[in-house]
Amino acid sequence: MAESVDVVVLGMGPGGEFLANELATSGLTVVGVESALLGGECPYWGCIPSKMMVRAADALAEGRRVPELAGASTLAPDWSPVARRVRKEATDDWDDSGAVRRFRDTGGWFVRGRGRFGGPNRVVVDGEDKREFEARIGVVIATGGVPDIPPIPGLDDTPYWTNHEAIEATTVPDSLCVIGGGAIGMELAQVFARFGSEVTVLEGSDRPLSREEPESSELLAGVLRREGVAVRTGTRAERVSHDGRVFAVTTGGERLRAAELLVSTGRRADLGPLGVERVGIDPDARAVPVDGRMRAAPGVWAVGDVTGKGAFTHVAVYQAGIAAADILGQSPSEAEYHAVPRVTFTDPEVGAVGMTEARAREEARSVRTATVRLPDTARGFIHKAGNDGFVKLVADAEEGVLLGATSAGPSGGEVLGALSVAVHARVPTGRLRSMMCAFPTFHRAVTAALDDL
Ligand SMILES: Cc1cc2nc3c(=O)[nH]c(=O)nc-3n(C[C@H](O)[C@H](O)[C@H](O)COP(=O)(O)OP(=O)(O)OC[C@H]3O[C@@H](n4cnc5c(N)ncnc54)[C@H](O)[C@@H]3O)c2cc1C
Ligand SMILES: NC(=O)c1ccc[n+]([C@@H]2O[C@H](COP(=O)([O-])OP(=O)(O)OC[C@H]3O[C@@H](n4cnc5c(N)ncnc54)[C@H](O)[C@@H]3O)[C@@H](O)[C@H]2O)c1
Repeated sequence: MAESVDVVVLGMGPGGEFLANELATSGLTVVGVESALLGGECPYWGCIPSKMMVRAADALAEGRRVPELAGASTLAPDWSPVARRVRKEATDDWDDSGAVRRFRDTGGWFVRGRGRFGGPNRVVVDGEDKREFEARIGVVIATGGVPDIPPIPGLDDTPYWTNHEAIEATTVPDSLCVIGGGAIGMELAQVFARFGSEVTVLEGSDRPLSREEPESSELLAGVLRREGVAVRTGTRAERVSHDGRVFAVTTGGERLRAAELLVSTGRRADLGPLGVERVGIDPDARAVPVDGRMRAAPGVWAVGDVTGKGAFTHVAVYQAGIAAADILGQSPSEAEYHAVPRVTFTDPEVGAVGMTEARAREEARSVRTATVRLPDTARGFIHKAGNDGFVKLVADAEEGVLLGATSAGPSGGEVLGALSVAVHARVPTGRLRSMMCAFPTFHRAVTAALDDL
């Protein structure tokens, strides 16, 4: 017998959790269904623990910069405080009871198990007990994604790492091979290398961070190589094996050996097990198509990574806010994606917002760009060690607005804030040029780039 509720949320990652909390707080009867941990990837195996690792690795890098700036330094890198912090402060040893309690305190019903559509407005949960819900208002798909593992011969028979095992690592491997030089691969490659691992990155395309500006790829590949990471581009693993102790990765006739192998080749939605065909959604689609209010089908909304609009926590939470307002009948503004910000938290951080130059040119806009290198600015000169970076602006010359921007460098993600405002609000570049930027800050490079435009 189906239990009657207002809304069922499938998947309680950042998108589902935010949405379910909003609805429950507003007085709706909401069921949050989660097969793993309430909170999803971000707090347990993603953003938060990985950025704690980055923070620790950056502290080591700053220590190594002391001789160039402030005398001598002796470092003894130790992973145990990092592993401890990931357990104690980030994940509570992968225990979500606090998050479950907070959700229940809002009046939400939490059900642990794997949910699927039993039909329109109907959800079946396979958990400890099988439960069935009839949703009076509708169902929200917020199931995120799964690692998109390439079909490399031999790989499935090995104990390779995804982000889960990398985040759970209690020791630093002597050597690490990373397949995929995207955000996960580049952040974690630098982290483990700074803690002493011998790291090789195999990136299939001709540059790492291939969705960002080529200048960002070049900068990051250069910095990582300088730090001793072997960044190989246009390189794919042809075969992988594991002899019980080490991995062997065959690429271009060569056999690389590594103590651990991290596969970070992207993530994809996994719609098949959700029974979405029962509500008219293609189970083989790469993402759930949504309109501006996150509606995917009558009585069905989708938010977060599963929508394919940018696999970032801030996108998931932004969409969840819109879907919640729509479900509550508040007529929200439609979602906009012209100014999606993203930051790869390497050192230098690579922040970007809106379109890349290539994307803008594809749209046949009258594109003008300007780039300023941080070492050529006053703040970069002062900063000296670790000052790699640049600001790049992509403008529509006819409309006189910025279409996109990149801010790479120390605190590149923070400098991005001003550029995000400019792209989001379509601030005229003439007006931006009349803005004062404090001297000597990194964000003053924006003024110099605007002058160049
Ligand atoms: C290593 C790493 C670092 C990252 N760093 C950042 C960062 O710095 N900044 C940033 O913005 N983003 C970052 N991300 C991306 C971010 O984690 C995701 O964009 C975000 O978690 C997406 O939220 P979501 O709610 O869409 O999905 P998820 O967080 O994936 O949550 C979906 C939940 O649904 C559950 N689920 C799936 N199917 C079912 C089912 N059938 N029934 C019940 N439950 C189900 C899953 O168990 C999961 O808990 C990072 C990701 C990784 C892997
Ligand atoms: N700082 C952040 O915001 C952050 C950090 C980590 C992850 N994330 C999110 O998580 C998602 C997943 O991260 P990711 O790094 O796994 O994916 P990604 O899509 O960012 O990068 C995957 C990389 O793997 C490469 N690749 C694919 N198949 C390959 C193969 N067979 N051999 C070699 N290279 C191959 C791709 O060319 C690409 O460069 C990202 O889309 C990102 O949005 C965000």
